[in-house]
Amino acid sequence: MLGLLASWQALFLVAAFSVYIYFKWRRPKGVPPGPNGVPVLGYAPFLTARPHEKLLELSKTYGNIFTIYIGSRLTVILNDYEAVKTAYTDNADAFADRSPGFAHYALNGSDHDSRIRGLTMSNGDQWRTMRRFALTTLRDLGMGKSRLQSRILEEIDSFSATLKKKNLKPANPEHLMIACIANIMFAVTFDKRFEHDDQQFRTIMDFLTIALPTLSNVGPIQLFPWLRLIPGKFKKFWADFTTSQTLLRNVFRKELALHEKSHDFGQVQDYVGAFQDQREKELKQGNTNTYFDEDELIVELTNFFGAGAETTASTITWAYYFMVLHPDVQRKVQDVIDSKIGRDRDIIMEDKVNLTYVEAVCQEVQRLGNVVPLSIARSAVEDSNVLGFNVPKGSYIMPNLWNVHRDPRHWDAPEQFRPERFLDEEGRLLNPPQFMPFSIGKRHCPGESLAKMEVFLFVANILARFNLSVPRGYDLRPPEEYINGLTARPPPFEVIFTPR
Ligand code: HEM
Repeated sequence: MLGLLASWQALFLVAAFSVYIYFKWRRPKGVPPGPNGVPVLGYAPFLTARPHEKLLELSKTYGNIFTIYIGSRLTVILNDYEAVKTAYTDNADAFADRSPGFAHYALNGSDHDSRIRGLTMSNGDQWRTMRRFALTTLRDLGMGKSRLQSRILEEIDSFSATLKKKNLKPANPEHLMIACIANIMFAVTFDKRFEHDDQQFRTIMDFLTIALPTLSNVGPIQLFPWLRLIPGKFKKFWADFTTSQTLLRNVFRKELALHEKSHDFGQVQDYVGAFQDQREKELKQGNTNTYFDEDELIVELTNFFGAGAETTASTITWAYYFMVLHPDVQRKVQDVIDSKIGRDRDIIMEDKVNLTYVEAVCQEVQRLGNVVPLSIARSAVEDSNVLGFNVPKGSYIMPNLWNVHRDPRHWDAPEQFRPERFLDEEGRLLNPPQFMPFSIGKRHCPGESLAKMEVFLFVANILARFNLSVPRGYDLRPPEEYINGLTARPPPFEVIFTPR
C-alpha cells in the first residue's frame, strides 16, 4: 500500500514538473520557431565550441531568424544580412540594450554600488551619455589624425625592430601584436607608452592574454553563479580571473593618480584627460550625480582594453596568416606599395587613396577572419516585429556575423580569399552593406576608426618592410582550423619575417 502511494506521488511530481517545464519553455505566440533544448539549460549544451557554425546548421531547418533558449532566456538568432539589418537598422531603438548576466556585473560593476559601468554593458541614460562622450572624444583625439598616427608608427617600428632581432627565426606574431596594440590603447587613453618588459605593463598583458581569454568558458557560471563557490575547476577559474582583474584595476588607479597630477584642465591630450575635464566641468555646474566618476572611468578603460586589444591584434594576425597562405596576394600588395609609394618612407593614412588594393585586402581579412563571429549579444528594449515574427521585450538577440560574411547569396565563392571582391572595375574600394565586422546600428563598435587605422598601418608598413613566409616544409594549417576563443583567431602558425 505504501509502495503504491509512493509511485503515485512520484508520478504526480513528474507530471507537475512537466507542466512547469512546458509553460516555462513554451515559445510565446508568434515568435520565430526553433529547436527545443533540455530543462533548465535550454539549448546551451548543444551549442558546441563553435556556436556560430551550429547556428548556421540550425538555420537550414528553421530559417534565418529563429529562436533557442539559453537557460530559460528566449534568444533570437539573426542569421543573415536581412534579419540583422531589419532588426538593427530598421528597428534600431528596439534593439539598443544589453542584458548583463552575473559575470558582466563582476566585470563591469564597481566596488561601491550595484550599478553596471562602462560602455559595453550599461543601458539607458548612462549608456547614452557615455557613448556620446566616447564617440566625440575618440574623434577629437584624432582618429586618422597625425598625432595618433605617429604613435601607431612608433609601435610599428618597435614591432619591426623585435622581428629583425629574431634574425629570420620563425615566430608566432600574435603575442607581440597584442602588446603593441595595448600600447596604442595606452597612447589613446593615457598619452603614454610602456616598454614591453615594464612590470605594470606585464600585469596588463597577463590580464589580456591569460585572464581575459578564459572568459570564453564563463557560460556555466553565467547560468549558475553558485558554481563559482564549489571547489573545483569553476571556483579556480573565477578566483584567478577576479584576482587578475583586481590587479588590472590597481594599475589603472595608479596611472590615474599620476595622470591627475600632471594634467592641466583644458589641455586634452588623451581620453583620461578629457574624462577628468568633463567631471570637473559637471561638478562646477553643481551636478553631483554625474556619471563621470572614477569607477566609471576604470570600467571604461577595462572595456577599451578588453574589447579593443585582442580583436585588433587577432585581425592583424589573420592578415599575416593570409599573406603567408596566399603569397601571390602578398606580392601584389608589395608591388602596389613599391609602385605608388616607394620604399623610403612610412606609409600613412593619406596614402589610402592610392592603396585601395591594400584596403581591399584588409576588408577581405576581416570578412573571412570574422574575429567576433556572434558580435556581442544585445537585448530587446520593447516588443517588436522582425520579418513578420514577434520579438518579445527582454529577449536576447544574437546576430550571426560569421554567416552574414559567408552567405553565398551575397558573396561569390565565399570560402575563397579574394580581395578583388571589394574593388570596382576602376579599382575603387567597395563597401557592401553586408560587410559588417564592427556590427551596425546603435551599439556598433565605437573603436571602428581606430581599429581600421591600426590594421591598415600594420599591414601596409610591415609588408613594405618584410617578406612573410613559413619555414621550408612547414605544415601551415588551413583556415578552417581556426581557434574560437574570446575571438576567432587563425590556427597557430610561425612566420619568418625577412627584411626586404
Ligand atoms: C578589429 C577590431 C574590432 C572589432 C572587429 C570589433 C567589433 C566589435 C563588435 C562586433 C561589437 C559589438 C557591437 C554591437 O553590439 O552591435 C563591438 C563593440 C564594442 N567595441 Fe569593438 N571591435 C574592434 C575594436 C575595438 C576597439 C579598438 C575599441 C576601443 C576603442 C573597441 C571598443 C568597443 C566597445 C566599447 C564596444 C561596446 C559598444 C557599446 O555597447 O556601445 N572595439 N566591437
